[in-house]
Amino acid sequence: METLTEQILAQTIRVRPKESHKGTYGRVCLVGGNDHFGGAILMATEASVYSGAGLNTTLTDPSNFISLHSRLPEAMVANFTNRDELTDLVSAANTVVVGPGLGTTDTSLSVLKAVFDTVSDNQTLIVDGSAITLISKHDLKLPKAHLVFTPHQMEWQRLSGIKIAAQTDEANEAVRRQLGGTVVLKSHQTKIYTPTGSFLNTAGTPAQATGGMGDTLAGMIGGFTAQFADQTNAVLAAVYAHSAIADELAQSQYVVLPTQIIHQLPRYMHEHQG
Ligand SMILES: NC(=O)C1=CN([C@@H]2O[C@H](COP(=O)(O)OP(=O)(O)OC[C@H]3O[C@@H](n4cnc5c(N)ncnc54)[C@H](O)[C@@H]3O)[C@@H](O)[C@H]2O)[C@@H](O)CC1
Ligand SMILES: Nc1ncnc2c1ncn2[C@@H]1O[C@H](COP(=O)(O)OP(=O)(O)O)[C@@H](O)[C@H]1O
Ligand SMILES: [Mg+2]
Repeated sequence: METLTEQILAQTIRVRPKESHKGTYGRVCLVGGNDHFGGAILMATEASVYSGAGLNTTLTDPSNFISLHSRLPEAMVANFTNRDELTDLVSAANTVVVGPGLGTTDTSLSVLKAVFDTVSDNQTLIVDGSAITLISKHDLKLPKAHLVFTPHQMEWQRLSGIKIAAQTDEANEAVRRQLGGTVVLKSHQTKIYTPTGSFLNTAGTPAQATGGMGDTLAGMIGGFTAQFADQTNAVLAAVYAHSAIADELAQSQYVVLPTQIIHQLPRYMHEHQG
C-alpha cells in the first residue's frame, strides 16, 4: 500500500490554459438531497463548484431549490423525480455524483435506478452515502461506468458484507475487484483501492468528524474527476486535499466545518497546481 503525499496535487491539478472556457472544465451532475437531507447535496454541490468544475447541475427535491440557489447561484437545479430532465442532465455530464442525502425511501430508490439506467461507460459515477445503502439493501445491478464508491466503514460493511473489524486490505481488494472501479474506504485513515494499486491517506484530523464531511468529499471527487484527465489521480488528489485543508484549519480550530474546507479550495488549489 502506497502512502499518499502532497506530490499527488501537482501531478493532478493543472495550470489552466489561457485558451479555455467553462466547457473545458467538465460538467458535473449531482443527485441527492431529499426533504430531510438538503444540506448534504448542498455541500456536495458547493464542493464541486469550488473545486472548479465548469458546469454544475443538481437534481434534488424541490424543497431544496431556494436554499441551494440562495447559497450557490453558480449551480443549476432540477427536480430529481422528473424523469425526462434527469435523463437529459445525467447524460450530458462527464461526472455524476449520486447519493449525498438521497435517503432510502421508494422515491430515493427510483431516482437511483433512473441514474443507473442513464449513465454510460464513458462517464464517471461517484456512488456515495444513501446510494451505497440502497445498492446493498436492494441488491441493485451496477451500471457500466467508471465507478467510484465512497463508503464509510459502516456503508462498506453493508455493501461488501465484511464486518468493520474484518475489513482487511485483502478482503477489501477482493470485493473491489468484484464491484469493478475504485473504492474510497473512509475512516480516520482513508484507504483508496483502485484497479492499479492501493493508497493510504495519512492526512486528516478528528476535527473532521462532523456531519457533511463525506458529502463534501464526494462533491470534490466530482469536481476533480470532471476536470482532470487521469481519473485515478483525480480521486487521490481530492482525498488528499480534503484532509490536508482540514489539517491546516485544525491547527487553530477544535472542529473543522465541511463548508470551511470548501471555501479554502480555490486558494489551496492555486497554491498546489503543477
Ligand atoms: N446535513 C445533512 O443533510 C447531512 C446528511 N447526511 C446524509 O445522511 C444519509 C445517511 O448517512 P449517515 O452516514 O449519517 O448514516 P448511516 O446510517 O449510513 O451511517 C452512520 C452510522 O455508521 C457508523 N459508523 C461506523 N464507522 C463509521 C465511520 N468510519 N464513519 C462514519 N460512520 C461510521 C456511525 O456510528 C453511525 O451509526 C446519507 O445520505 C448522508 O449523505 C449525513 O452526511 C449527515 C449530514
Ligand atoms: N477522526 C477522523 N480523522 C480523519 N478523518 C476523519 C475522521 N472522522 C471522519 N473523517 C473524515 O470525514 C469524512 C466522513 O465521511 P462520512 O461519514 O461519509 O460523512 P457524512 O456522510 O456525514 O458527510 C471522511 O472523509 C472521513 O475520512
Ligand atoms: Mg457520508
